Amino acid sequence: MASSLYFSAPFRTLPPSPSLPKSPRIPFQVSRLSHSLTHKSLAFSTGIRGVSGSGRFRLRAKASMAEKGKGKVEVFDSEDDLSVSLAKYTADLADKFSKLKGSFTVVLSGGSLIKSLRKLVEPPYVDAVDWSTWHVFWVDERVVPKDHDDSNYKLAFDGFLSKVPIPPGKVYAINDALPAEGAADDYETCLKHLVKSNVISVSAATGFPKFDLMLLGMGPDGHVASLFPGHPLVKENEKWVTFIKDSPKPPPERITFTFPVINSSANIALVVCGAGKAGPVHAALGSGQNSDPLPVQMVSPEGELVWFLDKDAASKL
Ligand SMILES: O=C1O[C@H](COP(=O)(O)O)[C@@H](O)[C@H](O)[C@H]1O
Repeated sequence: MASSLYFSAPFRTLPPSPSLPKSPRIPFQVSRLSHSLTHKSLAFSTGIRGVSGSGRFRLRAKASMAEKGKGKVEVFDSEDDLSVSLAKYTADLADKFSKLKGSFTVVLSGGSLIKSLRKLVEPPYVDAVDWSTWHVFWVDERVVPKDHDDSNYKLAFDGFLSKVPIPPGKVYAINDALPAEGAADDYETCLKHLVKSNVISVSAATGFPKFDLMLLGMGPDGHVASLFPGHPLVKENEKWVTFIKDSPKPPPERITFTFPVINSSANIALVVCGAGKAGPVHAALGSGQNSDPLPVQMVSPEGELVWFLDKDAASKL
C-alpha cells in the first residue's frame, strides 16, 4: 500500500488490510517509479509501462525529476481508486501526527479535491479515525458568505465535515463578514494565535507555519490554492495569507495561503484528475523545462510531496 512507504507502524485502530479495499493503485511498475523518485542520488532515465483496466500507458521519468525533488507519483486506474488510496494516506498521517503530538493540522482546498475525499467519511475510516484531534484550515477561500455555492467552506462542510465529528471549534473558516483584505489579515492573525498556542507548528527552516498535511487540488491552468499563472501573488514571500481581487477564475475575490506557507508543510498531496489537467501535470513532472513555471511547479515542500493522479491526468507523462 502507498502508505507503507511512510510508516513502519500500522494504523492500529483499523481492521487488518485484507478487509480493506484492495489497493487500486496501478501496481508495481508505477510503485517502483514512485519509490525511485524519492531517492535524490538515483540517476535514471526510464520508460515504465503499466497496464490498467482500460489499456496500456507509459510513464517516463528522468534523473532530473529526482534531483529537483518533484515528489512521489502515484497513478490510479480511476478517480474512484485514487479516492480509496487518498483516504488511507490521510488517515495514516492523521494517526501518525495525533499519536506524536496529540493533534493533526490539515489544510483543504476547494474544487474537486473534496469529492476525492469521500472514502474518508465511509467505513472503516469514518469510525476508526480519531476526529477529535483534527484542526481544519483552508488553503484558499472565496470571499463569499459561508452558505454561498462558491464557498470552499460550504463545499467541504457538505461533502466532508458534516459527516465526521471534528469539534466545530477546530474548523477554521474565514470571517465572511470582512472584505478580501480584512479576511486575509484576520485569517493570518488566527494562524498566528494558533502558532503561539502550539496548535500549529513552525518550520525551523523558514519561520512560516508548518502544517501536518496540505491536500491541494490543481486547476486546468496549473493554479494551486488561489495562486494563478502569471499573477504577482505567486511571488509573495512575506505574508502568510494574502488576497486577490482579480482572480481569472470566478469568483474574483479570494484569500489564499502564500507559497512560503504551502512549501513549509510537512506533507503535501497534490490530487489531480482528468485529461483536462494532463498538460500542467506534464509541465510539472515531464522532462521538459519551462522558463516561467506554473504555480503547480512551485509546490516544493520541505517535507514529503505525493502526487495522486488518475490515468487521464497522467496521460501525457
Ligand atoms: O478555484 C479553485 O480551484 C482549484 C482547483 O479546482 P478543481 O475543481 O479544478 O480541482 C482548487 O484547488 C481551489 O481550492 C479552488 O479555490
